[in-house]
Amino acid sequence: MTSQKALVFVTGNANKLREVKEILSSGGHPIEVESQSLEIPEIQGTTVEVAAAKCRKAAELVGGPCITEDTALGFVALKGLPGPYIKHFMTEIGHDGLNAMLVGFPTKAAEAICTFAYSAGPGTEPIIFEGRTPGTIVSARGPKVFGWDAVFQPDGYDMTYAEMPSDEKNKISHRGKALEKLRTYLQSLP
Ligand SMILES: O=c1nc[nH]c2c1ncn2[C@H]1C[C@H](O)[C@@H](COP(=O)(O)OP(=O)(O)OP(=O)(O)O)O1
Ligand SMILES: [Mg+2]
Repeated sequence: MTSQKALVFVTGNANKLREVKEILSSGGHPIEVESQSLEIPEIQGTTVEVAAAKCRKAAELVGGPCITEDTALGFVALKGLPGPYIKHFMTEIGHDGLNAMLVGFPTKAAEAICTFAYSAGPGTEPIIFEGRTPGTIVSARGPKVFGWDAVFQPDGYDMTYAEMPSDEKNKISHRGKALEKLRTYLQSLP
Protein backbone atom coordinates (compact mmCIF):
# COMPACT_ATOMS: atom_id res chain seq x y z
CA MET A 1 0.00 0.00 0.00
CA THR A 2 1.48 3.32 -0.99
CA SER A 3 -0.96 5.30 1.16
CA GLN A 4 0.23 6.30 4.62
CA LYS A 5 -3.29 5.94 5.99
CA ALA A 6 -3.73 3.35 8.72
CA LEU A 7 -5.77 0.27 7.99
CA VAL A 8 -9.04 0.26 9.94
CA PHE A 9 -9.69 -3.03 11.78
CA VAL A 10 -13.26 -3.30 13.05
CA THR A 11 -13.36 -5.60 16.09
CA GLY A 12 -14.66 -5.66 19.62
CA ASN A 13 -11.91 -8.04 20.76
CA ALA A 14 -8.85 -6.44 22.39
CA ASN A 15 -6.76 -9.64 22.22
CA LYS A 16 -7.34 -9.99 18.47
CA LEU A 17 -6.37 -6.37 18.02
CA ARG A 18 -3.16 -6.87 20.02
CA GLU A 19 -2.10 -9.87 17.91
CA VAL A 20 -3.00 -8.18 14.62
CA LYS A 21 -0.92 -5.15 15.59
CA GLU A 22 1.98 -7.38 16.69
CA ILE A 23 1.94 -9.31 13.41
CA LEU A 24 1.38 -6.43 10.97
CA SER A 25 3.84 -4.07 12.65
CA SER A 26 6.64 -6.62 12.21
CA GLY A 27 8.26 -7.80 9.00
CA GLY A 28 9.86 -5.89 6.19
CA HIS A 29 6.82 -3.74 5.38
CA PRO A 30 5.03 -2.77 8.59
CA ILE A 31 1.34 -1.94 8.23
CA GLU A 32 -0.21 0.51 10.68
CA VAL A 33 -3.57 -0.53 12.14
CA GLU A 34 -6.19 1.56 13.87
CA SER A 35 -9.27 -0.01 15.40
CA GLN A 36 -12.94 0.74 15.64
CA SER A 37 -14.95 -1.20 18.15
CA LEU A 38 -18.40 -1.61 16.61
CA GLU A 39 -21.05 -4.17 17.49
CA ILE A 40 -21.75 -6.03 14.26
CA PRO A 41 -24.41 -8.75 14.18
CA GLU A 42 -23.01 -12.07 12.94
CA ILE A 43 -25.02 -14.28 10.60
CA GLN A 44 -25.08 -18.08 10.55
CA GLY A 45 -23.31 -19.90 7.73
CA THR A 46 -19.88 -21.05 6.63
CA THR A 47 -16.79 -19.31 8.03
CA VAL A 48 -16.45 -17.40 4.73
CA GLU A 49 -20.12 -16.34 4.65
CA VAL A 50 -19.95 -15.13 8.26
CA ALA A 51 -16.71 -13.22 7.66
CA ALA A 52 -17.87 -11.60 4.40
CA ALA A 53 -21.18 -10.45 5.89
CA LYS A 54 -19.39 -8.93 8.89
CA CYS A 55 -17.04 -6.99 6.60
CA ARG A 56 -19.82 -5.68 4.28
CA LYS A 57 -21.62 -4.28 7.31
CA ALA A 58 -18.42 -2.87 8.82
CA ALA A 59 -17.53 -1.04 5.58
CA GLU A 60 -20.98 0.59 5.59
CA LEU A 61 -20.58 1.71 9.20
CA VAL A 62 -17.00 2.94 8.73
CA GLY A 63 -17.80 4.55 5.38
CA GLY A 64 -14.50 3.46 3.86
CA PRO A 65 -11.99 0.64 3.53
CA CYS A 66 -11.69 -1.75 6.46
CA ILE A 67 -10.80 -5.24 7.57
CA THR A 68 -12.71 -7.58 9.85
CA GLU A 69 -11.90 -11.05 11.09
CA ASP A 70 -13.92 -14.02 12.19
CA THR A 71 -12.37 -16.85 14.19
CA ALA A 72 -13.73 -20.39 14.23
CA LEU A 73 -12.76 -23.50 16.19
CA GLY A 74 -13.91 -26.70 14.54
CA PHE A 75 -13.87 -30.17 16.12
CA VAL A 76 -13.06 -32.94 13.62
CA ALA A 77 -15.36 -35.41 15.47
CA LEU A 78 -18.21 -32.91 15.08
CA LYS A 79 -17.58 -32.22 11.38
CA GLY A 80 -16.25 -28.73 12.04
CA LEU A 81 -18.71 -27.59 14.73
CA PRO A 82 -18.85 -25.36 16.77
CA GLY A 83 -16.91 -23.56 13.98
CA PRO A 84 -17.94 -19.90 13.73
CA TYR A 85 -20.30 -20.36 16.70
CA ILE A 86 -17.41 -21.06 19.10
CA LYS A 87 -17.86 -17.68 20.83
CA HIS A 88 -21.24 -18.70 22.25
CA PHE A 89 -19.95 -22.13 23.28
CA MET A 90 -16.98 -20.49 25.05
CA THR A 91 -19.26 -18.06 26.88
CA GLU A 92 -21.80 -20.67 27.95
CA ILE A 93 -19.75 -23.82 28.69
CA GLY A 94 -16.12 -22.62 28.95
CA HIS A 95 -12.91 -24.64 28.76
CA ASP A 96 -14.24 -27.65 30.68
CA GLY A 97 -17.40 -27.72 28.61
CA LEU A 98 -15.43 -27.79 25.35
CA ASN A 99 -13.51 -30.82 26.67
CA ALA A 100 -16.72 -32.47 27.88
CA MET A 101 -18.26 -32.12 24.40
CA LEU A 102 -15.64 -34.55 23.08
CA VAL A 103 -15.94 -37.24 25.76
CA GLY A 104 -16.75 -40.50 24.03
CA PHE A 105 -15.49 -39.39 20.63
CA PRO A 106 -12.47 -41.20 19.19
CA THR A 107 -10.62 -38.01 18.19
CA LYS A 108 -10.01 -34.70 19.97
CA ALA A 109 -8.56 -33.20 16.79
CA ALA A 110 -9.56 -29.64 16.01
CA GLU A 111 -8.78 -26.83 13.63
CA ALA A 112 -8.42 -23.13 14.39
CA ILE A 113 -9.60 -21.06 11.44
CA CYS A 114 -9.08 -17.35 10.98
CA THR A 115 -10.94 -15.59 8.18
CA PHE A 116 -9.94 -12.01 7.44
CA ALA A 117 -12.07 -9.96 5.09
CA TYR A 118 -10.98 -6.75 3.36
CA SER A 119 -13.47 -4.33 1.86
CA ALA A 120 -12.29 -1.41 -0.29
CA GLY A 121 -15.37 0.51 0.89
CA PRO A 122 -19.18 0.35 1.14
CA GLY A 123 -20.75 -1.70 -1.64
CA THR A 124 -17.54 -3.47 -2.66
CA GLU A 125 -17.37 -7.23 -2.24
CA PRO A 126 -15.00 -8.29 0.55
CA ILE A 127 -11.90 -10.29 -0.33
CA ILE A 128 -11.19 -13.25 1.95
CA PHE A 129 -7.87 -14.41 3.47
CA GLU A 130 -7.91 -17.62 5.46
CA GLY A 131 -5.45 -19.25 7.83
CA ARG A 132 -5.84 -22.68 9.44
CA THR A 133 -3.85 -24.37 12.20
CA PRO A 134 -4.55 -28.01 13.14
CA GLY A 135 -4.37 -29.11 16.76
CA THR A 136 -5.96 -31.02 19.63
CA ILE A 137 -8.42 -30.08 22.37
CA VAL A 138 -6.77 -30.66 25.78
CA SER A 139 -7.56 -29.85 29.43
CA ALA A 140 -6.89 -26.15 30.02
CA ARG A 141 -3.21 -25.24 30.54
CA GLY A 142 -1.71 -21.77 30.72
CA PRO A 143 -3.22 -18.33 31.32
CA LYS A 144 -6.95 -18.09 30.59
CA VAL A 145 -6.63 -14.68 29.01
CA PHE A 146 -7.68 -15.14 25.39
CA GLY A 147 -10.73 -17.22 24.46
CA TRP A 148 -10.00 -20.94 24.03
CA ASP A 149 -6.18 -20.55 23.83
CA ALA A 150 -5.74 -22.68 27.00
CA VAL A 151 -7.46 -25.77 25.51
CA PHE A 152 -5.92 -25.66 22.01
CA GLN A 153 -2.61 -27.45 21.51
CA PRO A 154 -1.30 -26.99 17.97
CA ASP A 155 0.05 -30.11 16.22
CA GLY A 156 3.80 -30.58 16.68
CA TYR A 157 3.91 -28.66 20.00
CA ASP A 158 3.62 -29.78 23.61
CA MET A 159 2.34 -26.34 24.67
CA THR A 160 -1.15 -24.92 24.31
CA TYR A 161 -1.52 -21.57 22.53
CA ALA A 162 -1.91 -20.05 26.03
CA GLU A 163 1.44 -21.47 27.18
CA MET A 164 3.32 -20.10 24.15
CA PRO A 165 4.99 -16.70 24.12
CA SER A 166 2.92 -14.41 21.90
CA ASP A 167 5.53 -14.22 19.13
CA GLU A 168 5.71 -18.01 18.96
CA LYS A 169 1.91 -18.32 18.71
CA ASN A 170 1.83 -15.63 16.01
CA LYS A 171 4.37 -17.54 13.90
CA ILE A 172 2.21 -20.64 13.58
CA SER A 173 -1.29 -19.41 14.41
CA HIS A 174 -4.41 -19.38 12.24
CA ARG A 175 -4.28 -15.56 12.56
CA GLY A 176 -0.61 -15.30 11.59
CA LYS A 177 -1.18 -17.41 8.47
CA ALA A 178 -4.23 -15.41 7.37
CA LEU A 179 -2.42 -12.11 7.95
CA GLU A 180 0.54 -13.15 5.78
CA LYS A 181 -1.92 -13.55 2.89
CA LEU A 182 -3.58 -10.21 3.67
CA ARG A 183 -0.17 -8.53 3.86
CA THR A 184 0.81 -9.87 0.43
CA TYR A 185 -2.48 -8.61 -1.04
CA LEU A 186 -2.20 -5.14 0.51
CA GLN A 187 1.35 -4.79 -0.79
CA SER A 188 0.15 -5.63 -4.31
CA LEU A 189 -2.37 -2.77 -4.31
CA PRO A 190 -1.38 0.22 -6.45
O1 LIG B 1 -6.58 -16.78 18.68
C1 LIG B 1 -7.51 -17.05 19.46
N1 LIG B 1 -7.32 -17.85 20.53
C2 LIG B 1 -8.29 -18.18 21.38
N2 LIG B 1 -9.56 -17.70 21.29
C3 LIG B 1 -9.81 -16.88 20.23
C4 LIG B 1 -8.81 -16.53 19.30
N3 LIG B 1 -9.38 -15.69 18.38
C5 LIG B 1 -10.65 -15.53 18.73
N4 LIG B 1 -10.93 -16.25 19.84
C6 LIG B 1 -12.24 -16.39 20.51
C7 LIG B 1 -12.94 -15.09 20.76
C8 LIG B 1 -14.39 -15.45 20.58
O2 LIG B 1 -14.88 -16.11 21.73
C9 LIG B 1 -14.34 -16.48 19.46
C10 LIG B 1 -14.37 -15.88 18.07
O3 LIG B 1 -15.51 -15.10 17.84
P1 LIG B 1 -15.42 -13.80 16.91
O4 LIG B 1 -16.79 -13.36 16.58
O5 LIG B 1 -14.47 -14.05 15.79
O6 LIG B 1 -14.68 -12.76 17.88
P2 LIG B 1 -15.21 -11.55 18.78
O7 LIG B 1 -16.70 -11.46 18.71
O8 LIG B 1 -14.59 -11.66 20.12
O9 LIG B 1 -14.60 -10.25 18.08
P3 LIG B 1 -15.11 -9.49 16.74
O10 LIG B 1 -15.69 -8.19 17.18
O11 LIG B 1 -13.86 -9.30 15.90
O12 LIG B 1 -16.12 -10.37 16.06
O13 LIG B 1 -13.09 -17.13 19.61
MG1 LIG C 1 -17.70 -11.48 16.93
